[in-house]
Amino acid sequence: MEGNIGFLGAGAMGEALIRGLVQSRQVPPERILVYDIRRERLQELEQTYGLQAMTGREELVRKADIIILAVKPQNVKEALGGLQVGKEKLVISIIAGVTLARLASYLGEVPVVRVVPNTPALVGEGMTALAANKFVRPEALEKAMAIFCSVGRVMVLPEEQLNAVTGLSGSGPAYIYMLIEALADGGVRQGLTRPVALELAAQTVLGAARMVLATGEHPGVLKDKVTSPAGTTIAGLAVLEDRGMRGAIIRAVEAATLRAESLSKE
Ligand SMILES: NC(=O)C1=CN([C@@H]2O[C@H](COP(=O)(O)OP(=O)(O)OC[C@H]3O[C@@H](n4cnc5c(N)ncnc54)[C@H](OP(=O)(O)O)[C@@H]3O)[C@@H](O)[C@H]2O)C=CC1
Ligand SMILES: O=C(O)[C@@H]1CCC=N1
Repeated sequence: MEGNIGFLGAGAMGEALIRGLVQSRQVPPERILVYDIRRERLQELEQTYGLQAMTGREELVRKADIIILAVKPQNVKEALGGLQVGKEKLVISIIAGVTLARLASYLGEVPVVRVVPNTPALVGEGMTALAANKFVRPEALEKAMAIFCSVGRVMVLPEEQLNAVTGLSGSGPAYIYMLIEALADGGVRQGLTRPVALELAAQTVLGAARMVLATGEHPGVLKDKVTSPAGTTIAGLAVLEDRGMRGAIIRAVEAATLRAESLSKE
């Protein structure tokens, strides 16, 4: 990948992308530039990855060809207010809920791609959806896609769908960690040691996800193949139906999507 990639803000998600990019070997660390308001954070990232720490957002914007906005939605105004970004640059925003229109109100008529990544990018298993504004040329969209392809899967979607994506795959890893933790607790409750229970739980989630993606079969069909008549699985599934697992997850995605919508207005 050509050019310098700059991160404005580098917390949990910024670092997941940085680590994923460095590990993918698509971008040498010296071409990753970072500015974060927290000095100690910058030093930590510089030491860990050998990237270049910037003295301020102006230096970052001057030296980077692609600028990834990775501050919290609540910090958008202070991070972008009065910032001059040339039309030859490509801006990529990972800020949840913040629309292309709102970004344009700070940045003007520059190419911006709005992206919803997730933290498994850190291990090359990210899921990213993106939407571009009208100033993004096809080659620039390709570049944005290449960045996120190097850390996982990518899809281009209409911007109106990105809040729902945030509620599903953006926040989704947290739901799944909770599921893994609960599965492991269940195993511990039945007498397994914690490390054994955690490994069983995590590999089971990974295996099930791989089955869905690799076979293309409906998850209901795959579920039926696990479920023997009068067997163990149906005994477990009946409890999950009783306790409303599906409804709880549907409502979780709904609540997170609504929260993404409201973040744009903060
Ligand atoms: N975490 C995730 O899984 C995902 C996050 N996102 C989005 O990514 C963005 C970053 O999230 P996340 O990494 O979790 O958040 P973090 O709070 O971990 O990271 C943001 C970083 O930006 C710093 N910062 C704040 N203001 C400024 C500023 N004006 N200039 C430069 N740096 C600044 C923060 O410092 P300080 O802590 O002092 O404020 C912090 O170090 C958010 O907008 C979020 O919605 C999207 C998808 C998934
Ligand atoms: O919790 C959040 O707001 C961010 C956006 C998606 C995942 N983390």
